[in-house]
This record gives sequence, C-alpha cells and structure tokens, in this order.
Amino acid sequence: MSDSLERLYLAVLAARDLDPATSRTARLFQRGPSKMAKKLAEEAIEVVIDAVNGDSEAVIRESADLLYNLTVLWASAGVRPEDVWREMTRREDMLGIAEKLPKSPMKLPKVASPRVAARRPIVALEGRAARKRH
Ligand SMILES: N=c1c2ncn([C@@H]3O[C@H](COP(=O)(O)OP(=O)(O)OP(=O)(O)O)[C@@H](O)[C@H]3O)c2ncn1[C@@H]1O[C@H](COP(=O)(O)O)[C@@H](O)[C@H]1O
Repeated sequence: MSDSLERLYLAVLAARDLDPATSRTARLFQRGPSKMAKKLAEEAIEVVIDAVNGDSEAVIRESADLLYNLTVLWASAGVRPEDVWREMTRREDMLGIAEKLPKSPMKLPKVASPRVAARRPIVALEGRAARKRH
C-alpha cells in the first residue's frame, strides 16, 4: 500500500502547479491548507458514516478519497510519506518492546538496535498506560 501512496504523493506534487481549472489538486493548493483540512475532515466523516452503515464498498471508495486528501495535506505541510513510515516503524519497535515487558522492570529486554537504545527508557506500566507513555 505504501507504494500506491508514494506514487500518489509524487502525482500530487506534479499536479500542484497545473491549471486549477482542470486539476483538482492544483485547485486545492490554490485554496490552501484550510480547504485541504476541510476536505480531509469531510472524507473522514464519510468513511465513518459508511462504516457505521455497514457499506464496505462505500468505505473503500471514501477511504481512497481520504488517502488522496491526506496526501495533498502532507504535501502542503512538507511531510513526505517516508516521514510517516519512519514514525510508524518507531512505534512498532517501541510497542513491540512494551508488549514484551517482563513483570519485573529489572529484566528489561536487551535493546534491539542502536536506534532503540537512543530512546527514552521504557518504564513497565500497567496495560494501556504503557502505550500512552511512548
Ligand atoms: N487520487 C486522486 C483522487 N481521489 C479522489 N479525488 C478527488 O476527490 C473527490 C472526492 O471528494 P468529494 O467526494 O468531496 O468530491 P466532490 O464532492 O466532487 O468535491 P467538492 O465538490 O466537495 O470539492 C473526487 O471527486 C476526485 O475528484 C482525486 N483527485 C485526484 N487524484 C489523483 O491526484 C493526481 C492529480 O490529479 P488532478 O488533481 O486531477 O490533477 C492524479 O494521480 C489523480 O489520480
């Protein structure tokens, strides 16, 4: 999926400077971040409504619209897909360790990599609080 999003991101960057009369993306860039944010929020609500109504086909369509509008907002905010993938990997590493936390904090697992070692120490907290800390 990340390949599709990365291709879409490049297409959005390429469309940014097209004619707003013919390119929706160029029109969104012309209208600015508040319009982009409004469209993203609208799409998120449409996904929610379709999911609550059990319309999975509509959820699929609206999710594609949501991801398009998210990609446009990323581009406007100077966020690249790889920035988001890096954060997701960081959380996966962190939560992976948190889920393996032994009962006693003294037996913390060896750090998986220098990248993990650079992180704040993990404190054995109860249940969801452990997730909230990171
Ligand atoms: N992937 C998309 C894409 N997904 C969704 N959309 C647009 O987002 C709309 C969905 O949002 P809405 O339901 O709000 O549509 P709408 O009601 O017509 O929009 P508004 O009237 O509310 O503004 C669709 O009608 C599409 O026009 C997209 N528009 C463009 N792309 C891609 O973006 C790139 C640039 O395309 P242009 O923007 O056409 O240059 C290309 O690769 C395109 O494939």
